[in-house]
Amino acid sequence: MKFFIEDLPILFPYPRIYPEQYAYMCDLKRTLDAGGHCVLEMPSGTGKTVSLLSLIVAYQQHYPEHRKLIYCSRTMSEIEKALAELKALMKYRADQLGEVEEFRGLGLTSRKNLCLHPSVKREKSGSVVDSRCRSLTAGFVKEKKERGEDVDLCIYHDNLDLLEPHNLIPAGVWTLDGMLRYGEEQKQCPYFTARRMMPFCNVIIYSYHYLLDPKIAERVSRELSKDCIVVFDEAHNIDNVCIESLSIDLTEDSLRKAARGAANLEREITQLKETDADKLQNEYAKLVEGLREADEARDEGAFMSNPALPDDLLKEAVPGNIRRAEHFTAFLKRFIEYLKTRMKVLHVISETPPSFLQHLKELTFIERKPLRFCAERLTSLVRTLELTNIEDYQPLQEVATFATLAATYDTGFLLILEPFESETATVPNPVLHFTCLDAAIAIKPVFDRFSSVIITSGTISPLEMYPKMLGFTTVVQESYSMTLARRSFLPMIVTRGSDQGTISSGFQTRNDPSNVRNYGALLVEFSKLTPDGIVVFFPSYLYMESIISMWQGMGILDQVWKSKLILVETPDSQETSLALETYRTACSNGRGAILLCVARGKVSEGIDFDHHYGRTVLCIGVPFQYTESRILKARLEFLRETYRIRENDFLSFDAMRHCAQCLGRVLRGKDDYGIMVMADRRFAKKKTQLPKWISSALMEADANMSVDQAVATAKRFLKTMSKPFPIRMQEGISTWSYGDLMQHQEKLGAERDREMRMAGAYEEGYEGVHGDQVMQEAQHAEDMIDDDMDDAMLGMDV
Ligand SMILES: Nc1ncnc2c1ncn2[C@@H]1O[C@H](COP(=O)(O)OP(=O)(O)OP(=O)(O)O)[C@@H](O)[C@H]1O
Ligand code: SF4
Repeated sequence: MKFFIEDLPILFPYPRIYPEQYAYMCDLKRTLDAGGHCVLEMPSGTGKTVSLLSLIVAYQQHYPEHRKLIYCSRTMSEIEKALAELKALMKYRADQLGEVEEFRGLGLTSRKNLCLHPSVKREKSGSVVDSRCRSLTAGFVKEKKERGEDVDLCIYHDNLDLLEPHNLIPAGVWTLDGMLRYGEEQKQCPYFTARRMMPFCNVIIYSYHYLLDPKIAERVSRELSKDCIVVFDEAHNIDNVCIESLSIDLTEDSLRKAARGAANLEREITQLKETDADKLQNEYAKLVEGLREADEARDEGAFMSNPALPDDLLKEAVPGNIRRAEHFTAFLKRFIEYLKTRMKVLHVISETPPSFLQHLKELTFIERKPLRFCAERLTSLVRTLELTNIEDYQPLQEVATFATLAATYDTGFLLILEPFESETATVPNPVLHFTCLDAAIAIKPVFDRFSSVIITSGTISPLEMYPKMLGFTTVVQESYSMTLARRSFLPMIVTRGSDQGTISSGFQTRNDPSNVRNYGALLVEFSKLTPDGIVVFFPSYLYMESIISMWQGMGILDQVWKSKLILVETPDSQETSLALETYRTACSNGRGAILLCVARGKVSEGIDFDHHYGRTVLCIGVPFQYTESRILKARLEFLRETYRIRENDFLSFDAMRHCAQCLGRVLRGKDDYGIMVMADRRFAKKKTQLPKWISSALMEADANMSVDQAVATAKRFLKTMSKPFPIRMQEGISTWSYGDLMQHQEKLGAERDREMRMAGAYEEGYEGVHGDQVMQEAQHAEDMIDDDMDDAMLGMDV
């Protein structure tokens, strides 16, 4: 379909468009025109990705600026899906335009996913793949080879150097799979092909971390220009990604490994002194010039990077006491020893970075300034020593990053030392959490640098929470409802059992037998009435385990078993994928199945249960976070004091966004249907926090039901759904043909004209009366005042 939004010609790769897609695209254009940021919530399964891509690609191709699109998503499968949609879109554009546009779209993911080297790709851990890759590709290894030494190189990497640097792969859109195939054919590395081609791409699709984790962003995304359009898709968890990227946990074991790493470094330094002391001397000279200079020699595969050093600091000379390699390792060792002694404390400590630094200085005389340079200084040293077994130095890198962060930020971070794993544990197992409390820190460079950042998801309500938490302003903030020709999903809140006893996963009542039995009855009834698949979400693994064992004792699982197979999500991802596979098979062959899983788990975030794979989703309890966690408590306090977000508001916002994610799993398109049950009395008060597309479909009568009422309503709903519903019934309502769209635009245009005419008439009228009528009115007002005065005077005793 081809249409215009204002002056912009759009090519949309489907013959019909959904009304919400059109509204979404209009708002996107408005944001890009204004050069600002936006938060957009689009119902799940209504083609958000294709709307985004169609509008932005049209924008790129139409306007002379050709702004690059950086599209960030969460998982590899989502990246692959977006690349496939982009490929289909570009094919459609070529068919319509009669020519293939000069266009490049690439995806980037970790080496682990893109490596082709026969032995490296077999490694299971990502950091081992990174490290082994570096040992085969680093500049110094190549130099050794040139000198005739016997070292291994990666042929897939070497072959890239034989190609034109700006044309490593033909133009077009390449899915990750396509890149792997092309790489295998041409014997070239897909990972480095994508990395090196980034400056020449119109669209880059990669994971959030490449922009949000300063350790990676600095390396991968440094050269992206200011006018890039940045999209964070599935952004409902973006604050957590920001926080995780700057938080570090240190344990006794990791400190031991870090100390071993420092000792190894010392040994390497001594060896290098004997064989090639000039290298160390050169490094020293460069560090006097500042880190930026030392940094120039960085190759694209370098493993460590400075977490978040301000630019001006990079130009400064590295402090004298860590400039010499052996001084630096001694410095690191002293710091690690200090951390080890702190770990010996047997009570919980919670302190700010300045207080930590103060204590550190008193005991060890270590100053703040050299600490700030630690991470970068370590990178420089590792490069000088030409180390290849990088994964061995990972714990040391963590300590260095921790040192840099603690010495850089006074606020927004907290150190929490927990000596015991749980309240009841007696054997110490200390963890030092260096926790970031302020999500805005990691994302600030993105907002500062790029003119348009689009935050979007299917569940991002309440919209105003994100600008507040992440510290940015928006030009558009919008939540769209789902246009439907018939009510194809049924949200319900169940607050009571059939015995009228309230149900809740609240801490005090969650294990009451009557509560558990009522939840069990709900599951039994829905397993009987739902065709094919049911997905059940619990607030936590702990609660899921306890309720399952109680159900087992009550004979509830035996009843469920009669209608459906029961499968369970576990923290082990391989077990879970096996359970998922079996679940899908059972749904497809008609046996039907129930998948018991947890909100915030893998299933709730990334797995779609479209059509028969998910006809009912049950949320057993409100998925609140574990509020006794010290880290969470600290973050809540920070949010209250810094952003004026109250604890309860944040907790319930967080619980409801996860609940909405779970509910959205079963509705994956306009031709899909499903039942969404929120089973907890507390949902009745929280319904306003659901995304607009769910809350507007929740009828008042369905917002406070007992189990048997819910069962009756669900049966009625399923009966309606079983009636045939020809696609043409949706036309003009939930899908628009070109004609419908034109009608809509005309109507909008007419409305706008009328508004403008009215505004014009008002202005004209205002101009017209200005001369005499306004003067008359002013005169009249003055007269009134005079009259009042006269009246007042009259009333006075003169
Ligand atoms: N106008 C349309 N007509 C027909 N199919 C469409 C249309 N728009 C999108 N689709 C298809 O609907 C499916 C759902 O789209 P998509 O997965 O992009 O939705 P989404 O809103 O991004 O979902 P999510 O909740 O995963 O973000 C896709 O297969 C897409 O190709
Ligand atoms: S260069 Fe590419 S193919 Fe070679 S080891 Fe590294 S990631 Fe693997």
